[in-house]
Amino acid sequence: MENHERETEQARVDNVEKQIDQQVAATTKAVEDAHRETRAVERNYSENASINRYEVDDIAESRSMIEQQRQLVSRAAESESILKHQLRTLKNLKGSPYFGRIDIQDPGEDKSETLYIGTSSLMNEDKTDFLIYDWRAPISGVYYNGTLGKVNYETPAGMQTTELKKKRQFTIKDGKITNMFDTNETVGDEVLQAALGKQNDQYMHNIVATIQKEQNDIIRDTRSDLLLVQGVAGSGKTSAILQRIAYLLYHSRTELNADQIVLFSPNNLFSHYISEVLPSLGERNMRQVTLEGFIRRRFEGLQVETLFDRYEERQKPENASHVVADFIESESFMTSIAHYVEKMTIDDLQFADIRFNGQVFFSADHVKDLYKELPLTMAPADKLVQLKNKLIRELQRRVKDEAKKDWVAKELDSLDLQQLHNLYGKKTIDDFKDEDEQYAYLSRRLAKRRLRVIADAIYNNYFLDFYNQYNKFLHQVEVPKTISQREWATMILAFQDEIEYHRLELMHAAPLMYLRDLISGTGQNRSFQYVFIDEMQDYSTAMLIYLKHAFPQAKFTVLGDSEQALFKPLQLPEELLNKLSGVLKAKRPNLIALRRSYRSTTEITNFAKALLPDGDKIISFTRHGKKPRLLVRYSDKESQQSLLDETLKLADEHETVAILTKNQEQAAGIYQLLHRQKVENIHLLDKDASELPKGVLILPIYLAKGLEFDAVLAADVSAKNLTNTDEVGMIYTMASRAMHELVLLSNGSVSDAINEKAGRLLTIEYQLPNKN
Ligand SMILES: Nc1ncnc2c1ncn2[C@@H]1O[C@H](COP(=O)(O)OP(=O)(O)OP(=O)(O)O)[C@@H](O)[C@H]1O
Repeated sequence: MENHERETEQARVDNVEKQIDQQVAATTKAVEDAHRETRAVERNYSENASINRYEVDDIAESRSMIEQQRQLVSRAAESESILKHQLRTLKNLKGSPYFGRIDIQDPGEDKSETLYIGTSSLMNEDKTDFLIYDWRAPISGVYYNGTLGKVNYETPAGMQTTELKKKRQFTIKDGKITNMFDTNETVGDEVLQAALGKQNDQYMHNIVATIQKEQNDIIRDTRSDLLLVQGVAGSGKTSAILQRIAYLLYHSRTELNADQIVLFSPNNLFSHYISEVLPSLGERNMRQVTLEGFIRRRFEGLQVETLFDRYEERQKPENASHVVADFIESESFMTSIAHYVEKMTIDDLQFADIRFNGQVFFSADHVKDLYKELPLTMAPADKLVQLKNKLIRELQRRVKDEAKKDWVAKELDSLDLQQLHNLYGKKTIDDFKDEDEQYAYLSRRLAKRRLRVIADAIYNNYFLDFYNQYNKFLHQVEVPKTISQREWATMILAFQDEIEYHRLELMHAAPLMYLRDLISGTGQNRSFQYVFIDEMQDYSTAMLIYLKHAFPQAKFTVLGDSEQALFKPLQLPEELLNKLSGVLKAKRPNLIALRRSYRSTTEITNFAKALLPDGDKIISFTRHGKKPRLLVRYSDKESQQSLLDETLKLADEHETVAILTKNQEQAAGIYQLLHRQKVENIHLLDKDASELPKGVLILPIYLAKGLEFDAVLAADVSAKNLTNTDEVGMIYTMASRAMHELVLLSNGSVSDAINEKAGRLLTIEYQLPNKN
């Protein structure tokens, strides 16, 4: 490109940078002024509010004044927060204000127009011209989607056509153009290469400067109520959905806020890893929850098996068969639950005693009798509301009786002065006629306080025994022929046993929550508009059905890579879409497949794809690096020595090195080994870890899902270690976490999962045991 073009572009960058500086200065001042203003109205408000409370007689008038003041405070706070947001956006632009330029000519116009695209829009000072267009603006779609010539783009007013005459890409660092060229592609590989060649960071970066065409389709899809993204490892699924959230927030500013979006992420480490992407785009983070956290909140007091526990359990040979679990997690099982609840009569309902101080307070039979008094025709959920009302009224009546009991008298005697003072509430001693009246008052108040637990129990439906109800259901559900009666009975016994110990196997979680919600008419949250599920291959069908039930108004975006399914058979994307459309009741489903893998070097991706029977469909991105190495050792000692040597070597060259193992126990063993050898900066991560430090991280593969590291050392890919049938998925997932370098270690003969084709893509080094 001609030099003067570059100079012209640099001059423009300089000008925009100057504008940003000016606007930063002006906005900083405005923020300070606004802050002062907020403080002043707040002060005024609190003074007025307190004066009015004590001195002004005309309460109505004082209330309306306070209300006015309160509104002033909230308006002032809001303007301050808008200004702060503007300031953050301006600061984000500083140094690298834009990354793209398009020249377009609309039909009927005789001159083309030049637009620059960046992470947010910027206007000139007098607000007459856009210096930068936000990457999410309708016209910016042309930059990502269009090749030169006639192009269409969507606007709120419908499809528009224009002619794309030029597309130019920039890399701008610290206000200087370091790279710039014209291209006809979506985004030139050169810029992408530079972005991908960097060392790994503790946080994921936004990819707006280099979004690829298929990723753009995911980001800008506003029509589908179910968007299924099936993408190979490292294809940018996670990146695409985060930019999608930013896009949705921008386009539905008035109807959608970040609190109405929830992302189910695979683990806490992942939540931390992605937490900076939205803020870097000037947006607030959506809500994030792990499946474990979601379930935990719904089963208080019960320890529910986690996905991680389950991975570990399933590695044991005695747990090789999953037919029972597969049935319990199937669509038909959930349908049976719905039918069961529909047909349920009062005699089927399992009531439970509500106890207080070790004694029955409301007996199950009594609750059942109250329930029976309700009209037969009333809907079950309404009946429950009525029943609760009855119980609460009865509770209120019984407070008086309880107040006369010994336990109240005893407790009253033991209260200290402060506690007694609290118990008086607004009253003082002077308010009582005599001591008896005072005592009766305090007893009632105390009894009422203590009996609040009963009110909570009523509110939380503790008078229904859902575990017993589910148990009953298990006894009468029709079981497929592939499961023997004995197997089924063993499972039921195991369920009962676990409940005794306040534990629950993960497979029962979705059916139980569903059963409970359907009977009690609770558990649904209608305020969520979007649900995103990452690593969907880890979710059972039953769980997805439950999530649809729990978020009935939400549109679903579901991401997965069936190749990375640990412990699950592969499924064709189209089959999956069909199945999911039914399960999630989708009317406008859409499937987008991502086949290009960006994360790893060509050498690593080529190896990883060779592991898979249908790996040919994966396209590796051209970014070269070292050939992956396989080190085969035939003794524990040699193997441990190599682990140590390789760790030190990798740690020397890279900022983050992950040693990936099959399970937590192995990770802990390796940590001990390296620790004894005084290797510095090593971190053992478990399922409670929530931060990703730099250095050498040792973790089981299921915790590394969704993450990436500069270098990966797979600790043991021997046949002896990987005995399960799904070892291909495991090695594939391990390999595809590595960005720049991959080393596989095998203690003994190598697992068959590394087939001949994959083997040819490795540098293999054998070392026979040292006889000395
Ligand atoms: N268009 C892009 N521009 C720049 N970097 C990209 C792009 N797409 C993906 N990447 C990078 O590739 C890596 C993998 O992306 P991401 O983690 O989103 O993939 P994924 O499909 O979710 O992977 P996995 O399923 O293996 O966890 C990340 O470092 C991401 O920043």
